[in-house]
Amino acid sequence: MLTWLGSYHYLGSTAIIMCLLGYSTYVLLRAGIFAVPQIAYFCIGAYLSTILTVDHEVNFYVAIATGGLAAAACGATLGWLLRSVSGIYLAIATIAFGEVTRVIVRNLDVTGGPSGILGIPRAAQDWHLVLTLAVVIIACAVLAKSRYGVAMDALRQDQLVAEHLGIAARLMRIQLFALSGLIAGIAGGLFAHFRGFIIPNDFALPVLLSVLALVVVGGLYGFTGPLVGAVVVHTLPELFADLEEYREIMLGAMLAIIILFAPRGVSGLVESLVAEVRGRQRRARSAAVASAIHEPAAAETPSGDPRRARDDVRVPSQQVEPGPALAVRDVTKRFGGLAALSNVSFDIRKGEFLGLIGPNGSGKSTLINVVSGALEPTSGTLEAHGRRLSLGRPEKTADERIGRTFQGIRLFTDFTAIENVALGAYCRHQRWTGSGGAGYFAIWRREAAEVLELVRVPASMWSRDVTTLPYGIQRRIEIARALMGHPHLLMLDEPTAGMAEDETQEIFALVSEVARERDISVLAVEHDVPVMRTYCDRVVVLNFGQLIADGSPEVVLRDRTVVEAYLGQS
Ligand SMILES: Nc1ncnc2c1ncn2[C@@H]1O[C@H](COP(=O)(O)OP(=O)(O)OP(=O)(O)O)[C@@H](O)[C@H]1O
Repeated sequence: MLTWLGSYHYLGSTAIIMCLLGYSTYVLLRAGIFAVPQIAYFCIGAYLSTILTVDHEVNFYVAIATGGLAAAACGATLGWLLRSVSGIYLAIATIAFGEVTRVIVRNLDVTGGPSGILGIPRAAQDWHLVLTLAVVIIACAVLAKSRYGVAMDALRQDQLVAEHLGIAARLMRIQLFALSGLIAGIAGGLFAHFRGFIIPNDFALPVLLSVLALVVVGGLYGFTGPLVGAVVVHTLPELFADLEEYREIMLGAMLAIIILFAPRGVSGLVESLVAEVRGRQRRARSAAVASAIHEPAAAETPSGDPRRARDDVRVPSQQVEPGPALAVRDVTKRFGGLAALSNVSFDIRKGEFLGLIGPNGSGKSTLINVVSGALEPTSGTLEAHGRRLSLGRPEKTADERIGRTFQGIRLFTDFTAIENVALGAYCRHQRWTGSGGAGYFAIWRREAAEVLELVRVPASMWSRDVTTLPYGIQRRIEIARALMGHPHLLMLDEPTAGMAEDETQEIFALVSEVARERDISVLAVEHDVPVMRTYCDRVVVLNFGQLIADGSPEVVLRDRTVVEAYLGQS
């Protein structure tokens, strides 16, 4: 009986340690960072805390915290060093880091070489493990609902768009590497002081594979994933303990089935079933929000204060100063030997609707990308209302209230229509977490609904998966998302590409009306000449990266050079 209890106790404790390592992996994967340095952090936490308690008689809690913080510092450094590495290269680099760490501890005297360290005081009690896991799970749950968690989801889906909404991807990456290090480092310390000995092989590749299996089985992106994964991976095989020799086969089969039939893991599968059941309720709620936006705002804001959501805005960037909405000065952008833009200079006045035209490949999208920070110009400067714009930093451009849409539709496919729009307010929102636990989307739902109404997206579509919505509606949602950032300048890169003529007219009429009402300057790339004539105050023309005309639509569209370059002789 005692042996039986002892083996289950050991199994449970191991499952908790593995679960902690699962959460260390989850915080990176949720943000789309495919890095696996957890075993190295685990190793650093285990050895450092052990050396502190065994060799220096440091207090157990201090040693565990020091191990965790050292692993976090190591994580932040690694995140910074690997800031421009992604995908498979990032995975390989971090696996290599884990192996190098193991080889180092195997060859040092202070770590006991290949035989490791024995006789570690078994100071880690069951309640230490359970409490640590509970704290990590609660922290991950809070994070998932918060502005930060929403930013992680956005980064995973489309880093470029996320950055254009004000999400500082590079900084977040370093923070998440550090958080991952902290969790795994503490897990390492607890492991060493629970088991009583450690050897270098405790930190070898098979352990990492077990952690990854746990995360894949549980679900990659839900905060319950590692917990569910630990329960499934560590307890299910025990139910078939009599079939000991088939255990590994069963585990492999379970992994294969989950990857094939539930790529988002068990928790993802449960979530989608629940979402399916709730589908009707959500649609009904959308309709309720649609009617509620005509009622006094106090009824919906979390605090009851109608201005509360809008009070969360960042102030400095909001103050509109004199000067043009955008001043482009001698901007050149080279791709190797090709000059996509050559010394382009022009202004956009406050409240002006500026059309940007030119033949295919003339540099229109490059110009918008340079202004938004997606591309860094080779030379030249940009100013908005007299302030220099940071070059090649889209998150800073978003802070300056310059919104944009993209040539191809780029909506976040894991978010509903209203959530996509609510994310547009990211650059205006300062809070670390949601208001009163309500979460980011709850704060911005009302305003997102208003903007969706403004761009005439039917309420029945607000809570739908964006990929199932008609093309024209997706375009409107992109415009709504840009409007949520309260832009001073809105840049639209072919916003009506592929749309019928009447819908094109409708979109431009709408943008023009909203821009006038909200005093927004607009820079729009469009190929439809009658539309440009109707809605633009001014038109600039690019040809082979050079500005060849700038003036009123009537004058520019009759200009001989423009006619020859863009409209054709006839
Ligand atoms: N990332 C890149 N790397 C190399 N060349 C590029 C890159 N982006 C654009 N170019 C080149 O720069 C030139 C301008 O491209 P750009 O997309 O800005 O033109 P455009 O006027 O927007 O064209 P279209 O109307 O077809 O969208 C083209 O010759 C294009 O091939």
